[in-house]
This record gives sequence, C-alpha cells and structure tokens, in this order.
Amino acid sequence: MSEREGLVVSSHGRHCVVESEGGQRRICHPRGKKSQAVVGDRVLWRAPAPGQGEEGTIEKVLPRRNLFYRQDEVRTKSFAANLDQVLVLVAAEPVFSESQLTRALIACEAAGITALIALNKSDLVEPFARAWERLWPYRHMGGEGEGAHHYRVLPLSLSQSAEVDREALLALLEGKTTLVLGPSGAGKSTLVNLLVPGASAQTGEISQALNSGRHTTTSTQLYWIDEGRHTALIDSPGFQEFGLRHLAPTDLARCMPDIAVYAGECRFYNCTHLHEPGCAVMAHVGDPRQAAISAQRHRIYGELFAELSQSRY
Ligand SMILES: Nc1nc2c(ncn2[C@@H]2O[C@H](COP(=O)(O)OP(=O)(O)OP(=O)(O)O)[C@@H](O)[C@H]2O)c(=O)[nH]1
Ligand SMILES: [Zn+2]
Repeated sequence: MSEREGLVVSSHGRHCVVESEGGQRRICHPRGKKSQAVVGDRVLWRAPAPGQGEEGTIEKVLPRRNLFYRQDEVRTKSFAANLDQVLVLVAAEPVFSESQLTRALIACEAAGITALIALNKSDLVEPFARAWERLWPYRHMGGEGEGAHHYRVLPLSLSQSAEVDREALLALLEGKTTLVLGPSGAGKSTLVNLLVPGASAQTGEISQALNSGRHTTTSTQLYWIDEGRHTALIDSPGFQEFGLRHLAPTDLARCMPDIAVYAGECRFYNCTHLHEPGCAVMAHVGDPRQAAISAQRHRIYGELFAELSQSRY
C-alpha cells in the first residue's frame, strides 16, 4: 500500500487517530521513534495490508511549523504541533492563578505562537471586575495605541451571551488552528460545545473506544468548526500543572514581553533581573497601573527562575 498524507486529530498514548484528505479517520501506530506524532502533525501513513486488520502505520512525521510543549508532571509531556494560536480561557470564578496563566503564555512565547486570553463569566459582575483588573498588565502589555498590545484579551459570558460570543470567537479563529487551554471550571467544555455542535459525536467512536479501552478519559483532540475543515479547535486537558522544564531559567526574560523590553538594558549582560545593581528590569517594577512591569509578574518570574534553576532530572 502506498503512503498517503494525513492529519493527526487525536493522540492516545502511542496510538493516534489520523484523518485522511477525504476526512476518513483511522487508528495508526508509529512505525518507530521517529514517527511518534502529536495532534496537529501532518504525517505520511500507510494502510494495513489486506488481512492485517484496520489499523494503519505512521511512516513519517512531516516537518513542523512549531511544537507547543509542556510538561505536566515529572514525566508527562504533552504537545501539539503546527498551531496558529493558543487561546487561554480563564474565568471570573473560580479565581484563576496568575502563575498558571503566565506559564501558559511563556510556553507560547517559547514556541513562537500567538496567545489570546479570554476571561469568561462577565455576568458575575463583581468577581469579573476583580479578575479584569488582575488582567490589567496583560491588557496593556506592549504599550498603548492601535495594534500595540501584545496579548488580545477578550471578555466572554459563554452561558449568557452565547451568540454574541460565538460571533466574536469565530472572527478570531477563522481559518486557523487554535489550541484551547484553561483551568477546570473556566468554561472550556461550554466553549467547545458552543463552537463545535456535537463535539462529542465528532470525537467519533474510534477515539471513544481508544479512551475507554485504556482507561484514559483525557486526550488531546482536534475538532473542525466548519464543514470545509479550515478552522480547527484543539482541546487539551491538564492545565493545573503547567511545567516549563524544557526551558532554561535564562530563557524566561525573553518569553515575558514586559520584562524582555528592558532585559537588554541592564548593567551586566548576564543579569538575572533578581538582585543585581543597575538592573533595568527591576527599575521598572511596581504597581500594575504605574509601572511597566507589575510586581506580581516580577515575583512570578523569580519563582519560575528558581524552579527552573533546580537540578534537572
Ligand atoms: N455564570 C456563568 N457560568 C458559566 C459561564 N460559562 C460557563 N459557566 C458555568 O461554569 C461551569 C463550568 O463550565 P464548563 O464548561 O463545564 O467548564 P470546564 O472548563 O470545561 O470545566 P471542567 O469540565 O471541569 O474542565 C458550568 O457550571 C457552566 O455552566 C458563564 O459565562 N457565566
Ligand atoms: Zn536586569
């Protein structure tokens, strides 16, 4: 059987579900280490020989535009490839962790992928106002003026203004492949169901069988929003332990845009921006609305710096 091109739409341990150009899906196994694919990968795959069952093999992973990486626990890595953007969904309630948000944004910067932030549950007026205020540094990062903002921050009320939010989201997602991340309870399922009616049906019997068979209810899954299969949403679980072990502490400053702006102006070329005299970063740390770098962001930077400085295992 000849090799054909396909797209990895879900991954379940070593198995993947590959979608062919025509839209058919089938389980595939990697041929070897080099053909270990992740969701979003374009692959060359081969159908089984007659009489060899239904499952295909992945022969080759085609070159990736980017690879989004995180390490959830000590050993559990998860990835998605060839992303146009990442949408980080948080909500007014439960109160989100700024440290988790920052970790996700750093992982995006490190992979060279645009990040969007959405704050859900604007109908919960007071908690929303507090959360919106906490996002002040993110709403203003990159300076003022049209197009200057580094992160787009979008208010949503997915369960209250579903139609309005759907339109706003579709405009941002159109024609792109977007990975959605968010802590439990923020409304990720609500968002996926709003944009992908019948998401669970699209997951298909194949994925459901794979999941239940292996007792893993969580897997990364790609959904098409449109019938033409141009706009994709990738739902990925596990936001709580957002590890950045693939980064060195000295990578952090360039992955935090507000810090990166000043990191080149310090007296010492190898300044860690934590205690050195003549540090241009520390000179700009203060109250969110007054200073270029919020004290909270600098504190998170310090915590991550310490975490990534620990000996690696
Ligand atoms: N008030 C309010 N509640 C919302 C909104 N959107 C979602 N919710 C509720 O928030 C809760 C969590 O929503 P889900 O979509 O299940 O959240 P999730 O992020 O998928 O959570 P997990 O399933 O735990 O991962 C549900 O009770 C929703 O009804 C909103 O805009 N406003
Ligand atoms: Zn410095």
